[in-house]
Amino acid sequence: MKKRAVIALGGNALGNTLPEQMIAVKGTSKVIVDLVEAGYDVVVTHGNGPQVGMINNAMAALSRENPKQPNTPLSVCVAMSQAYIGYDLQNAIREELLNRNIKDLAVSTMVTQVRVDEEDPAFQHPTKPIGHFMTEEEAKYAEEHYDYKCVEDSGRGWRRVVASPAPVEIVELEAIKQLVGKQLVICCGGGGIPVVHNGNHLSGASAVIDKDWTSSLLAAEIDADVFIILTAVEKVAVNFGKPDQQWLDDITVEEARQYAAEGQFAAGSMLPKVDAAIKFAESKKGRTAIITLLEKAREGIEGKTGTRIHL
Ligand SMILES: Nc1ncnc2c1ncn2[C@@H]1O[C@H](COP(=O)(O)OP(=O)(O)O)[C@@H](O)[C@H]1O
Ligand SMILES: NC(=O)OP(=O)(O)O
Repeated sequence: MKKRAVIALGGNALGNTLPEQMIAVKGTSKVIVDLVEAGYDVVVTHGNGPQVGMINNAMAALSRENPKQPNTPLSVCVAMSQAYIGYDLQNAIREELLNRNIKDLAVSTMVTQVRVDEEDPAFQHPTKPIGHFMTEEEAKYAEEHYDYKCVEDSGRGWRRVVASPAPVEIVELEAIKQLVGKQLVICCGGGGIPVVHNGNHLSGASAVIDKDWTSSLLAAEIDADVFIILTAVEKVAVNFGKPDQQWLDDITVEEARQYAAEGQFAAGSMLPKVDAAIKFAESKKGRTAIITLLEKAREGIEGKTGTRIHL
């Protein structure tokens, strides 16, 4: 049986704007097809922070201009972001497969709902940055006029934050399982469309789920061998950005937990990745999580670089 890899794509795999995304996915698709050539059944997940913010702003502006057009719920904006990002990725991966003469692998995007707990305290404490970066002045204006909550994001500027509850269940899991191994599946985009039970109906929740958390859950549920989080750094570091910074190559779940408890990983960026990696790695012996640079995915899976986390 072929090995199975779940690849979670970070912001640098997609860019921040429509033109940037169109260019970025070309490079990203090369990385993905490299893993197909390395012999893996590949499942792709991705973030949506910049995209869901852009869509939500556009829809809000539309309803401000036309009061007959009610505002679009954030859950619907997540659904729109899955389709838009899936479209660009499908197109670029298909092209890359054909360029390498791989003609028997179909690519599809699964619109994915993810159930969250409506009592999750995260609904009362928005933490997930979405949309574009703002100056402090712009952020204050948005808070006053659009009822946004904004925070300063790791020295990079101000961003709107929304609730980010934990994923409980991937609603389309069975459908995804039926496709894995037969197709290259893109799913759980933007952490999934957040939904809560309403009888047999699933109602959208106003939130954006962390894609690394949902990807970890997916990787465990589909019995992946490897979970790769692709981001903008080649390895995870302790004392990150300090003179005594030290890159981590191979660490156990226990060591990763210890570093996290010491506060080595920034909340909102590296901490959710390490937590998601731990959760996957500890779910079964033999499962490895890797955090590395987008461009180094193949070397990462071959054990040549990246930070590897295992039991
Ligand atoms: N301890 C750490 N080791 C490595 N990178 C870290 C660490 N703490 C924070 N970071 C930052 O986290 C970033 C990755 O988080 P983020 O930009 O949110 O990811 P993505 O958009 O790729 O999902 C890295 O590019 C790096 O700047
Ligand atoms: N949904 C999500 O985690 O998106 P980002 O990775 O872009 O923050």
